[in-house]
Amino acid sequence: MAEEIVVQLKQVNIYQGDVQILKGVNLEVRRGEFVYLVGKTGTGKSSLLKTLYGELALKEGEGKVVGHDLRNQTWKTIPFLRRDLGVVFQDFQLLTDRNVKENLKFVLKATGWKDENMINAKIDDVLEKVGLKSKGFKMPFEMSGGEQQRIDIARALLNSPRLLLADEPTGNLDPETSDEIMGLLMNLSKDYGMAVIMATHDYMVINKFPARILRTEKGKVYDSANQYAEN
Ligand SMILES: Nc1ncnc2c1ncn2[C@@H]1O[C@H](COP(=O)(O)OP(=O)(O)OP(=O)(O)O)[C@@H](O)[C@H]1O
Repeated sequence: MAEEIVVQLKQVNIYQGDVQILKGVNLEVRRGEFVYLVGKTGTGKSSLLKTLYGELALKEGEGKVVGHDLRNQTWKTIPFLRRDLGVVFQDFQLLTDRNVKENLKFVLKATGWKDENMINAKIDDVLEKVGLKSKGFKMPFEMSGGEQQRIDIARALLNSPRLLLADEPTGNLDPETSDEIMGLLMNLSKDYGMAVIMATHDYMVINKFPARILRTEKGKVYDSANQYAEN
């Protein structure tokens, strides 16, 4: 299969308000690549992820994410970008008043799915991918933290994204459960050619599941793929 670039940033400067957070970011991530994003707190990891999913507007430089140009995104076009991405956070984003299947159905309906048979088949498919096919009727509060994180990942998979952005997905989990989640993310990336960019502070995880590392420091992004050469 031809290598496919799912993230391409060229000379991107990232701001929070008027404050420049990252400068001259150049980055390419390909289909199926697993990439960690590390760096001290406040050095811009979340700001970089937010730029990739359109939460922070791209003001300077060029950026393309899963075929969408990051420049000139508006509230009308951002939903189309978001539909082609999966996003997972540290805090589970499940609705607490409905069961797992209803949570997943809610997302599909909100993104335009109408056919009930297709909806049910898709829900079974993503639950199977995260190893929780039998838990569709559970309420979120009946599930462990690890199971809730798996459901959150299932939710991110609903629109078959080519890129998953994960902001500290193991941050609230014990070491054994975070290993399980890491194994799942790595396998999903390999089996379905999904690129993953995962922000983490957890060096135990990185040592156990080695992969390319981006590091934010003093306004720059350093890339292990470039032996930490200046971008
Ligand atoms: N909404 C915001 N408005 C203004 N400044 C912000 C906002 N969000 C973040 N910042 C600032 O931008 C800088 C980078 O923050 P960011 O959240 O990207 O860092 P981070 O590396 O993800 O940190 P952490 O590891 O703590 O999550 C920090 O100085 C932060 O205070």
